[in-house]
Amino acid sequence: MIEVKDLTYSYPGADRPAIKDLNFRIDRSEIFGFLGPSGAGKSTTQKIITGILKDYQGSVQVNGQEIAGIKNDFFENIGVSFELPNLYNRFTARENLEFFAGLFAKECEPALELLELVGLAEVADEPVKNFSKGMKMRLNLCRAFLNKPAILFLDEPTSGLDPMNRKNVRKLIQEKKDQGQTVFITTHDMLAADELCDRIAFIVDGKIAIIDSPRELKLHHGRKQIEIGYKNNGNLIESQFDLKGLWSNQEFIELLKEDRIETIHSQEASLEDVFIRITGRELR
Ligand SMILES: Nc1ncnc2c1ncn2[C@@H]1O[C@H](COP(=O)(O)OP(=O)(O)OP(=O)(O)O)[C@@H](O)[C@H]1O
Repeated sequence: MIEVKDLTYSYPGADRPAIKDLNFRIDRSEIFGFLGPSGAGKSTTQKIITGILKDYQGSVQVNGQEIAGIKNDFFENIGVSFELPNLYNRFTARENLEFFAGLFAKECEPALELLELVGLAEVADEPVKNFSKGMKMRLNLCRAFLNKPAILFLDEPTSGLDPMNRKNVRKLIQEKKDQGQTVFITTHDMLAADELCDRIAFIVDGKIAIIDSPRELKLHHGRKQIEIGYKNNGNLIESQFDLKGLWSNQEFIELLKEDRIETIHSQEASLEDVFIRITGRELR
């Protein structure tokens, strides 16, 4: 669906490329995440794949078509939400969506139905200038969904949202995948990347460090241990045991038999741990 080969891009006048020799592919109905700290090159990559930045080196093909040669109909089938909402402040939420819907040749989703999905139906007729950052982000997401696109490009879709809306947005993105849409997400929200993405690319300083599923990343780079909590003479003790050979670990078996264990947690790494381990860098 999306095939990127040896992609390099330098902003005019920059002394080094913003992204260098990127290689990855994204399959149909896949949620693919670009996870990296600020300035890593996430937005630049997204802008190239969506046809905004040209003059790149290498190859970027969407459905077999090189992005440098795209025609206007390409934009009929993609939905893009930028990190900084691009909306008309004097228009209401509904007017914004109706205005953007008018730019497409195809039939779009009804504005009010989209606003309902993101919890903005009640403020559909309020001017956007009165909206908080989180409300603008949610309206921006509606804009990306508007033309029922085959591919969604979402830049930091959960940024600035409270936990409830963050959860709802994750659910909406998952639903889009279930309906067959392909989703390219750039984020430094690890929970969103972990929960949503089928595969994740770690990107630092314009280069991809690794691409794999969140599960594989955590399993291969985490500790294969469990941590148990149990009471001993009224005191809470926390102990770690290796998963390997756990079935024959006498100390663990005794605790099980005595029915003293209160909590058991597996100790796989978080994506943040894995990111730091692989790239030597923090995500923020
Ligand atoms: N318009 C521009 N002109 C010149 N350099 C730019 C421009 N936009 C981005 N850059 C530089 O390109 C590099 C990659 O930036 P990019 O915005 O792609 O990173 P990012 O990973 O999306 O960061 P963030 O998470 O902060 O959005 C950075 O060094 C940045 O300073």
